[in-house]
Amino acid sequence: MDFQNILNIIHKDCNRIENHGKIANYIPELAKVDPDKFGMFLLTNENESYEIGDSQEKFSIQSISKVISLTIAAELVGQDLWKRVEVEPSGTPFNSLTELERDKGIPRNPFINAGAIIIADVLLSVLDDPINDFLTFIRKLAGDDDIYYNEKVAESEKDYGYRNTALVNYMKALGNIENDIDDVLNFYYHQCAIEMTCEQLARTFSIFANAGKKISSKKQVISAKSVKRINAIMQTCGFYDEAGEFAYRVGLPGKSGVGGGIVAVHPTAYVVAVWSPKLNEKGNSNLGIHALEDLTNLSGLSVF
Ligand SMILES: NC(=O)CC[C@H](N)C(=O)O
Repeated sequence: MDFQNILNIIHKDCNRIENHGKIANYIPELAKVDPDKFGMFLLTNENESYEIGDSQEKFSIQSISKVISLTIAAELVGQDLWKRVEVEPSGTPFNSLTELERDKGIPRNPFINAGAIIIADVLLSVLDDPINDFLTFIRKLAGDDDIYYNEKVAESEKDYGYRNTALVNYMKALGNIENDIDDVLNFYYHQCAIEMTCEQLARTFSIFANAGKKISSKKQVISAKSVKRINAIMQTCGFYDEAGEFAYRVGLPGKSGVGGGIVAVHPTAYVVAVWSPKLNEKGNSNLGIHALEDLTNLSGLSVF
């Protein structure tokens, strides 16, 4: 497969179309990013890589971090995790309050904000030094120590995180949060504020394309069974109330973040990360989805 040629075609196509998306500005620090950035990095299971545009520039991974926190929690806690959060798609936006009330404080899935806050609470209870341990785990997956928290982004989100504060308070009131709410939010805002390049993200997520083994070292990091489950949750919940549309247009499990990043995996062939900061009305990268749709159409490689 001539992936480089395909990426070059995608790059040209993405330069041509008019992008009506809007950069996330509810976290003021994110609104400072150049909206026209565009990068993509693809890594095959044969450890061959291809890239275009700003693929080596760091950006805020935001909700993409929720997949990594779930991975750690699932390994450490096992089945009991699912008493506190479900695995059903949400039909509402990622920061919805109404759905949480209907669901009696048990979030629909670990990728909406309420569910990720539950996972953050779990990690706070089971890790010795959550903020450091989380970063160490990501660096290990990426095979790269040049990955850091952006404290300004974490601080900016804390200053304006009214909705997340409402979610965590509501869940605390219903007995589904164990730790102090400020500590839970502080950890959650840090995990979201990690900055990575498209290459680092693709390498981090390579375990999900390769039955739990890192593509570069072939080391087994998590079980193939966990990968099957987490990929299923990415497929059904990775794009909030746009998960169906993403499955229809792209046809890969994946996860987006309001920093404009998307990671998607073909469970037996490749992992791809794309970054374009302007978001559609569902909070997912507008051009990112377009690029991934081109990729699966041109390569013929989706899960469907
Ligand atoms: N969809 C996202 O990337 C949202 C993450 C963001 N940190 C928030 O809590 O709102």
